[in-house]
Amino acid sequence: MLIQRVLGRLSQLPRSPWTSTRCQSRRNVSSALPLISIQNGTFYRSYPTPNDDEHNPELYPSFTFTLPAKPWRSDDQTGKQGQHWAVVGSAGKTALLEIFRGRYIVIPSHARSYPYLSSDELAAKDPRLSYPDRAIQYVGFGEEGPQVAVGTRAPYLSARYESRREDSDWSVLQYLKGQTSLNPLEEEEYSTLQDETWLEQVVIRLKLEKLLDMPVANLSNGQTRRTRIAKALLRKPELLLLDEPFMGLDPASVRSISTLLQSFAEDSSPRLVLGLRPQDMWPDWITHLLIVGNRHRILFQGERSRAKHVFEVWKTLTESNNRQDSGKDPDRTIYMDAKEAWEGGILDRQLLWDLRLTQVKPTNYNVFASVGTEALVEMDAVKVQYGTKTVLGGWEQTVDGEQKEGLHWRVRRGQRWAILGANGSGKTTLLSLITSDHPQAYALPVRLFGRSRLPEPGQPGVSIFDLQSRIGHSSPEIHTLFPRHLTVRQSIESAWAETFLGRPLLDHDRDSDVNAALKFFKPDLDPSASPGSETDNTSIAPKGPEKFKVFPKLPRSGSKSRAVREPDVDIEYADSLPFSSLSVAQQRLVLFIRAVVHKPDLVILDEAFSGMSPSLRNKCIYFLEVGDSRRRRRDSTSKRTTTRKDRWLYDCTVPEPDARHRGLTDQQALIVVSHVKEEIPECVRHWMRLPSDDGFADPLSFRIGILTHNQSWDQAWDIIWSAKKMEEQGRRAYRRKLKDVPGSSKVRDTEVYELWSI
Ligand SMILES: Nc1ncnc2c1ncn2[C@@H]1O[C@H](COP(=O)(O)OP(=O)(O)OP(=O)(O)O)[C@@H](O)[C@H]1O
Repeated sequence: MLIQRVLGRLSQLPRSPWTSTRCQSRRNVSSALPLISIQNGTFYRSYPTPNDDEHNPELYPSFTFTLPAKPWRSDDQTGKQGQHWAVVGSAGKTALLEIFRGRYIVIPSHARSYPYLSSDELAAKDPRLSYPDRAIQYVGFGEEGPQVAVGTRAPYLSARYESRREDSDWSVLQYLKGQTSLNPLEEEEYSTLQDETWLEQVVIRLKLEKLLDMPVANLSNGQTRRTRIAKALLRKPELLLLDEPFMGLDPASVRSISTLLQSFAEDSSPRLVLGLRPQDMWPDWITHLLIVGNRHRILFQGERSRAKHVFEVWKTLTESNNRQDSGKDPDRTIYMDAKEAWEGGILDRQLLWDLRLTQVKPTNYNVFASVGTEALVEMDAVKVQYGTKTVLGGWEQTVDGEQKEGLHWRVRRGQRWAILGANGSGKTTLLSLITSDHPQAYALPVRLFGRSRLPEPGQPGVSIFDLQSRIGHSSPEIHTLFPRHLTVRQSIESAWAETFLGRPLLDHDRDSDVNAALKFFKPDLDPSASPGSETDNTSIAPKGPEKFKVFPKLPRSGSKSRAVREPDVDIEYADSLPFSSLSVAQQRLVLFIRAVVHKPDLVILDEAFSGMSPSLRNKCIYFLEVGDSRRRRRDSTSKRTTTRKDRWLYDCTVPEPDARHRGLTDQQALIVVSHVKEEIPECVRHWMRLPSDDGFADPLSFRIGILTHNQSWDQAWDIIWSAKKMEEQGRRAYRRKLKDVPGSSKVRDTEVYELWSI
């Protein structure tokens, strides 16, 4: 009833709510007092004592910062610029956002204050807002899996897809209203949400109308994000700190969410401060930046336009003929400050790389799509429905020259696929049919490794354990459910077990494979190998004078099996380090290694690199394509070579004959799902774009295609994500480009379905 009432009211609102709601929600803030004032404050996790330097280091020493309560919108009349701040950094930005909302000890204690929160104006509005805890809300997306945020009932992946509903499967509306307890007396304080008009406005602006009745556990990643932002807005904070709001969102949703956030920020309803990673899209409307360096130090603070200039100076730090200190250089102070930060390890090569300030050599792509051999996955007219709602396969494809309903798809040995699509378009659902987490996988026309899930005359069905051993899988859902108490070694070894906690079947070769991977990623996982940081110590760029040890020679594959592992001090860290103690990026790294270490027939990487720094992601992609081998020669799938100049990589790899991992083989297939083009390895040539029309971003139709050998993902990305560009370019180039693919006359899949080339 409640839902119907809200929906009923929503439907009566004007068709274009944008203008109508915006005026109503704008607040008339007249106070000139700052909202946050930090004057020369130094922060600590716990109260500092003379001897605790190492365990309780100072955070952001002598930090001074003022966040005004107004103006947030630029004023044409006075020429005064509005302020929209973003905190940018790979590590340490969350700590800074926490400091903004009153966490951590500050010395001296009066250094941090919230003058506007104590103003009469605000007391008249709501006296409870004088508490920073109430007035400043934090929503972080980087540290959690998608379901953690709104609570999951699912002890198994499959539960997400079941239509059976438990009492505790709160609907989106219940979640938004805070009615998430079986005991109404225990409901959270916000459940007494009186402002139904604000609820309606928020629901409309975040386009959640159609999701109100859906259990939160069934939401896709992007839908979860919108719901969590809505929930935070409903609490009507004065300031909302949004940490990594764009992570895991498709490019179209990033644009839509950004526009939406801009409108909230400009109305100061609420004011927003974003936490962004250097590699994220920084919205155009962000006017001011705080750039965070290593060891919780601020590298830059001020207007974005000035940051551009400062970045130009930072670029010169890596140039071999360092700037001469002539004394006449107008940028001398910027340069000297940067140099000091560089020498102190606060600014480093990785941050420059992450900020895209170091030169990236253009690559000549020459990667051919594999025609492929035996089909590992076969789908013919697949359609997934919940009641009348079709979430996958609700389209027509040209198959054998005929228009046919549903999804028709083959993944063959040797092929590398990217599955693209807006949030909620069904990517995870599609993968769950392959991994058999989806209950409908049994009934649908899906064949895996040449067999169906259920027995057929003369042929047994493919068992779940068979699938486990033949598929390597990393996904946000696995991340959410993975047991935290396992050590790093046990986590990786579980690749050979039937369940996360099952006993892995190991032998000497498998042991050596794990060891080689642990060595390759030692700088990224071993706490003693790289400087620690609170969220992300994934740096792989050379750090100061540290040299990584030369790895001892490993037995070649095929050597006699022995179940006993030789002691190896280099990788002992993995025997005691628990999964739970790792940063999110490191946990994702461990799950990535787990997905590839046993060299399965099919590797599925569903947002596997999300949360990693660009350099760690690139290292994973190197491992995926090349392995732990120091490659010197070019081959058909990658032009990458490793030279002594790539010190960080050179030190982690071993000469090719000693390598235990040589990258994906022609016998393996790869499926990658990502919303970030850099996360798609260049060896991926086949792609599929799932359709979407959720009213939140531009509608896209179903397309399936292939990149030509000289095309990069950088070139193809925008075309694939734009319905218009694809229609303009795609079909025209189709025939000609397909000829570029060796053996294109024999591309069997074109006989099955039409492949688009762009
Ligand atoms: N049990 C269910 N009942 C109804 N709809 C469901 C159910 N489970 C999932 N859905 C819907 O199916 C659609 C596809 O979800 P899926 O998670 O596969 O999308 P996705 O493309 O992986 O999204 P994202 O990129 O945001 O992770 C979503 O709209 C989701 O809300």
